[in-house]
Amino acid sequence: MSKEASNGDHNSAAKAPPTPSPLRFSKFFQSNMRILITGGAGFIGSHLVDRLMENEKNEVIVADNYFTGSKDNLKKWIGHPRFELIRHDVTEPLLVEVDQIYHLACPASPIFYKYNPVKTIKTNVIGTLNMLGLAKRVGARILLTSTSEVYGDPLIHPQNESYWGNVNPIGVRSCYDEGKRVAETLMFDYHRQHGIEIRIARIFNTYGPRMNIDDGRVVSNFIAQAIRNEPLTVQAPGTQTRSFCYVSDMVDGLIRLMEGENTGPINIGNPGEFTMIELAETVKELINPEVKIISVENTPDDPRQRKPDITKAKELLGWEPKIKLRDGLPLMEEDFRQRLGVPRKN
Ligand SMILES: NC(=O)c1ccc[n+]([C@@H]2O[C@H](COP(=O)([O-])OP(=O)(O)OC[C@H]3O[C@@H](n4cnc5c(N)ncnc54)[C@H](O)[C@@H]3O)[C@@H](O)[C@H]2O)c1
Ligand SMILES: O=c1ccn([C@@H]2O[C@H](COP(=O)(O)OP(=O)(O)O[C@H]3OC[C@@H](O)[C@H](O)[C@H]3O)[C@@H](O)[C@H]2O)c(=O)[nH]1
Repeated sequence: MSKEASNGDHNSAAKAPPTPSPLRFSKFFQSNMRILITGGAGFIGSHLVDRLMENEKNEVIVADNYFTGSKDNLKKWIGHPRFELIRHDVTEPLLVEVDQIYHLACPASPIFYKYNPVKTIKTNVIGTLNMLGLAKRVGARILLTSTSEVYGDPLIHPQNESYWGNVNPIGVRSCYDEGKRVAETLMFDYHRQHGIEIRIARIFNTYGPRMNIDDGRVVSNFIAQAIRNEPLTVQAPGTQTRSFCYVSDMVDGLIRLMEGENTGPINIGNPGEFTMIELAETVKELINPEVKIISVENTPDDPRQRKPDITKAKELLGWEPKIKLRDGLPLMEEDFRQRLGVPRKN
């Protein structure tokens, strides 16, 4: 039987997980951990690759369709004997022999996930089914990167994992938030029905170097705008809040969750909460005191507040974020300046 504990009132696995590869128990081979990262060419995925490749026992395989990701994010690993990059869409089955699966593949920025909503749902539902099927066949442990968006426009604050959320099932964001909710359901059904070892992270807004410059999310928008001396576009009313986690903290949390004994879901995010006006003012102060801040129209169903309760992450994973927003923003500025070719004026 799996020793893993579920989180809260979920039923633990009734069945033992499928048998892992004999290689894991071989006395004669270096029993490397083979790790698949779907969406590994994206923002969080490529930082996760960097961290996992630091361990010489890990072999890393990335499967990505490059919709929002890029080979450029992985260029330092291409050609490395422990690294493999596959152009693959997770809506199609994938046959690889692996011990762990970090399943990240899914566009994360609202402008990209709304661009082709049917494809976003297919990625979340069929993509997750395919990865669970793979986990079942090879006996791999699988981690899903779910999202704070499963809480929708939350009616409790801060959000803890036992909150079921307030999601519009027919809105323009539903392809993503309902898609992730179904993905979580599939994870738990495979766990209960087939004994698959699962892990679910509910990620809150994450930022850092390598975000697409035209990604459309708020931190990357404000930093690019400040560097280009364009007005910072605060979407009305500007009093809506978010909590921003630096990417190295996020990767640390994801690895702890994968290596630990709890299925989750577990919130991983930074509880520091800011209104979008406060974020714009902080970016202005740190990056370009001359820049203007303007109010622009918002999009439908924008959640009004968001802040993680990370009690479970602290207790069960021994994890909490280390990097404050004021320290993380300049690290991201450096990367954006280099890519935009705009050095800082002294
Ligand atoms: N960054 C955040 O604030 C945040 C918050 C909550 C959850 N998440 C989740 O974390 C994961 C990574 O997010 P990110 O910020 O790195 O986004 P990202 O857009 O940079 O990365 C997503 C990656 O998935 C790939 N992809 C998309 N659809 C695919 C498909 N059908 N098949 C194969 N690959 C596909 C993209 O090309 C990209 O490389 C996503 O699952 C996202 O939902 C992110
Ligand atoms: O230029 C901008 C962009 C965005 N915003 C505002 O900033 C806030 C955050 O918007 P973002 O697009 O960065 O991200 P959201 O919080 O809406 O969604 C994100 O949250 C959780 C993840 O799963 C996803 O990565 C993403 O969907 C929203 O209130 C939005 O209205 C601006 O004020 N100006």
